[in-house]
Amino acid sequence: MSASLQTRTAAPLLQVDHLTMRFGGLVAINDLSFEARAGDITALIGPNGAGKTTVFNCITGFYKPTEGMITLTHPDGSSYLLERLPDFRINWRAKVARTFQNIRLFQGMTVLENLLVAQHNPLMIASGMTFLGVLGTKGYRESSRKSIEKAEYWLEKTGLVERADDAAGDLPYGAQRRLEIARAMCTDPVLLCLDEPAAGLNPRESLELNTLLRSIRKDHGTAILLIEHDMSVVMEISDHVVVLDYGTKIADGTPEEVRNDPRVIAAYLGVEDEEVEEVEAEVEVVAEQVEAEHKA
Ligand SMILES: Nc1ncnc2c1ncn2[C@@H]1O[C@H](COP(=O)(O)OP(=O)(O)OP(=O)(O)O)[C@@H](O)[C@H]1O
Repeated sequence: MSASLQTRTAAPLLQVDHLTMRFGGLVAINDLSFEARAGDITALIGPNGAGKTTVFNCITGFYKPTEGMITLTHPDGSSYLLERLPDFRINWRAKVARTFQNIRLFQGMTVLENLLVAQHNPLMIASGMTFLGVLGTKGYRESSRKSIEKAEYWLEKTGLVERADDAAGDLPYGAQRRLEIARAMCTDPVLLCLDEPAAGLNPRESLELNTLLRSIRKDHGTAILLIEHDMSVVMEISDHVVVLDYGTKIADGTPEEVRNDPRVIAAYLGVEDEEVEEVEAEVEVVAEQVEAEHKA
């Protein structure tokens, strides 16, 4: 049994309650509720335009939801209502970090600088927000040393030590994706939101990504919320999958449960409601055939 399944009875880290997001007449998210648990990898999947990125934008403060509550409860019991916080506090206080569908690194800065900039907040606090503090205090020097150690740690974890002094924009695509994750992890998040981290990766890079995400879950206990179209990644590493279609939740369960759900299959195949029963019957027939083959 995975560590995450053992903690399934614990309180959820992230609780999304009746979330609705409208853009004028368009309902991008419709009364969505789901949970993400500490130490779990939760995948948010669905066809194009289903509302996945909009959910991320509501959780991370880029959008203020039209209705609903998003509660983040840290392991120490402190609780944050994310829909009421400005985005910088969601990152800095509530400890939620994210990456984007389109890579958003500081392309002209080196790889190391990208990781140090991410730790700007603790450094400024250590300086007492003064120039003298930056120049001389012991606290600032200590904090600065810790920032460099943390950057070194994530450079190693993501296989980027050799490229530390290169401009981020010069890295191959897969390495830039890893750097984005390293940069997010340098902010010590309790919840890491990844928007299509496997997009554009080759199969070897995709496997490396799986290893990295598993290690983040295991070694740091960071909960991961993942939008992903690559089903091999979703099925391989997720503990829990939430499926959206046209802004509405159509399935919520283990990867095995959602994989065989006729509504999910129908949504991905793009069939009409009345055809769902047909798909359901086909899924049952295939399942019976597989079972018969296993028995034979
Ligand atoms: N700022 C916005 N203004 C108006 N409509 C928006 C805005 N953001 C998203 N939408 C609409 O909301 C719907 C959901 O979009 P969203 O990007 O969340 O889907 P998605 O599931 O992430 O899609 P994809 O897999 O293609 O990235 C779409 O119809 C989109 O056009």
